[in-house]
Amino acid sequence: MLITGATLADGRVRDARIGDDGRIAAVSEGLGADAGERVIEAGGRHLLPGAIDVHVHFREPGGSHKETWASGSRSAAAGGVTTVVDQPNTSPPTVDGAAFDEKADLAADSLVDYGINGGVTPDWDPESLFDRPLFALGEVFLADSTGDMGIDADLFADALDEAAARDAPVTVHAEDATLFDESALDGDLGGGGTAATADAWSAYRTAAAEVAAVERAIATAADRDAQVHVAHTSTPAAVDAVVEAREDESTAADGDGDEVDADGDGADAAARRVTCEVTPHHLYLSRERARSLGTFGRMNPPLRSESRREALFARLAEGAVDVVATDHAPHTVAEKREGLVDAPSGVPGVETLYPLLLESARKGELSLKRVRDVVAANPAEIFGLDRKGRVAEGYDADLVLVNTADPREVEAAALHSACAWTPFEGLRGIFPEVTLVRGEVVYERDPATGAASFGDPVGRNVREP
Ligand SMILES: NC(=O)N[C@@H](CC(=O)O)C(=O)O
Ligand SMILES: [Zn+2]
Ligand SMILES: [Zn+2]
Repeated sequence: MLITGATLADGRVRDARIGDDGRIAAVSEGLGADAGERVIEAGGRHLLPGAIDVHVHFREPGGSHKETWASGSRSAAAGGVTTVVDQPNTSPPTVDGAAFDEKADLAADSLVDYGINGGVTPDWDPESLFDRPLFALGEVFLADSTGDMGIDADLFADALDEAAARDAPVTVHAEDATLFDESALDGDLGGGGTAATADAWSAYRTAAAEVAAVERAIATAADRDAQVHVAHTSTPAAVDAVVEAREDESTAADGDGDEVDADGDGADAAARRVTCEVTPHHLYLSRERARSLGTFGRMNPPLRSESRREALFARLAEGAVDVVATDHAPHTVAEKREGLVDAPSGVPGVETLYPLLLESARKGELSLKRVRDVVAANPAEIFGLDRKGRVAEGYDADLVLVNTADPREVEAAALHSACAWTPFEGLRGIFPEVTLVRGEVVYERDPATGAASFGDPVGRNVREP
């Protein structure tokens, strides 16, 4: 296949050839079509690396009424996400080899490439788990969230030891439940759909609880020389804690302190031992903005104040945030309508990740290169996906074509998650027209009619050779 006249994230206009092996064979000017080759004329459109969403909950096994590998991966493909990493709080939880195998069988339905993370509970089995093609350990829950997999400090330290011994990264859900403010849940919260309920959850799971847990996770990992990736950091102070730890480490490692290049799109290995991820909901929603969401705005960690949201966004724009990943956590509308205490935590987001960020780029709030780095190049580098995350010769042809001048309203009815709602309704996003996974078209949308079609489930485990 030949893609002609596409604009890359850095503004260069190039042709791209995809080989029969599903890799990018060339990115160059003036490539002519071979006889019989499919040609996509991409003039006026951007060619970007498919996003690598290192934090999704596709709910199988055990929760297929919320999402399946088929529905979740369609949602991913339609949003330009070409690799997803599934988290272990399924039923059964992915804490041993047998549970891994059960999930791996289901993941064969995936349209996009995937990784499967392993979780930690008191009865986890590291031997059989690490015997499988595991993506990473995590998310390791330092407090209960959906699935009630919160663990204590000793078990967390053991888990870091097991991971460090095998050079596996560890993704951490960092909140300290001893610092939650129980009094915020007292009194009349007025049922599930009101402003008071959304706000109460934010008041309950305090910012201080996150910052303390992030600091403890970083310190425990540093003691053991483990690689730690902090999931869904929701406060600017938590991002700052990660940045400081990284600066300490890389100064210790090479002493010259200039490990990040001017562009921010390359960093040495020492600088990637402690990393952080931010979600679209913490970047685009806040306590003030989400009042009408009620329990649909309940997630862990919760939404923060508008001023913290702005500060978090500023850190993304300036390069302090390593990764934007979605924590795509679908629950049904009926489940989310239960009262504040009973409604499950979590919001969907895999389909709106790239669109929301691309709209920010269109508006000049972020550079397109920053967007590319936080959704593709950085996650690939942090998690050691050598063939993914870049539009360059030799890389997997995981690609997205978008018209970056064509924003549209986010509408739940047009999205593909089985949960059938979005917290981003009414915001604007720039949605892909074509998504390729290793050269196969998995999603195509006619920009004129809006008609969408999906390809076959070609997804593979990215840890398998
Ligand atoms: N973020 C959430 O509020 N929920 C997630 C679990 C998690 O990531 O903590 C879920 O699986 O529902
Ligand atoms: Zn979490
Ligand atoms: Zn999660």
